[in-house]
Amino acid sequence: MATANKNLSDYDKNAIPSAKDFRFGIVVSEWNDKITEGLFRGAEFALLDCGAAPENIIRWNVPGSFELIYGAKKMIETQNVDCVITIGCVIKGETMHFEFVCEGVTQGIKDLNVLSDVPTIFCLLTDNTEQQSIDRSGGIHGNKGTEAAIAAIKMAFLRQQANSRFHFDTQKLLSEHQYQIEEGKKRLEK
Ligand SMILES: Nc1c(NC[C@H](O)[C@H](O)[C@H](O)CO)[nH]c(=O)[nH]c1=O
Ligand SMILES: CC(=O)[C@@H](O)COP(=O)(O)O
Repeated sequence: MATANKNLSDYDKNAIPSAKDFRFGIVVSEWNDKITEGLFRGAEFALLDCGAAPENIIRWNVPGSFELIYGAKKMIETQNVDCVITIGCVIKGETMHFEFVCEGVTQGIKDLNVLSDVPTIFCLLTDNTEQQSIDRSGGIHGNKGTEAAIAAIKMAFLRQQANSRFHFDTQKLLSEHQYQIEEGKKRLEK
């Protein structure tokens, strides 16, 4: 079992960019709220520990994990965030609903990452028992919310670097193109 080999709360601040310049959205499912509150606390603590400003952490609640998709989409559209963390806990019941919710949320969050420029972090517990959820939201295996917060900082930084390099390259290309135009004008004037 992979989680048994890596405590979800372990991180090295020296290997993580500062979060001080980033703005984070966190969308939290109210289903299994004892678990999702624990995940949120783990995420919030890690973001603050890595330098995020409290005012740069925007939290919205949604009814269940399936609504994380729409909540994250609207968070991206309206809150000028650098990264979104979606927090939910799906626990197997008697029917196939578990599989459909888990798959639906997985595909929806994946789609947001494909279609949007803002990364969305997948902090969804998909457990067979409540004890497995307890163990992963601040229990013996650590806190998946902490893991998600570290991923959010790293992805916000990656996005910033990628977009700034793109911006730099674009500006560089435009200035070179402008130089060629000017040189061509000079040749025409001779
Ligand atoms: N059973 C769980 C759910 N089910 C609710 C759905 O997520 C959704 O809110 C509903 O189908 C209405 O669209 N949600 C969880 O987050 N966790 C569960 O264990
Ligand atoms: C994931 C769910 O929706 C599930 O917990 C609901 O329970 P059941 O399958 O017994 O209806």
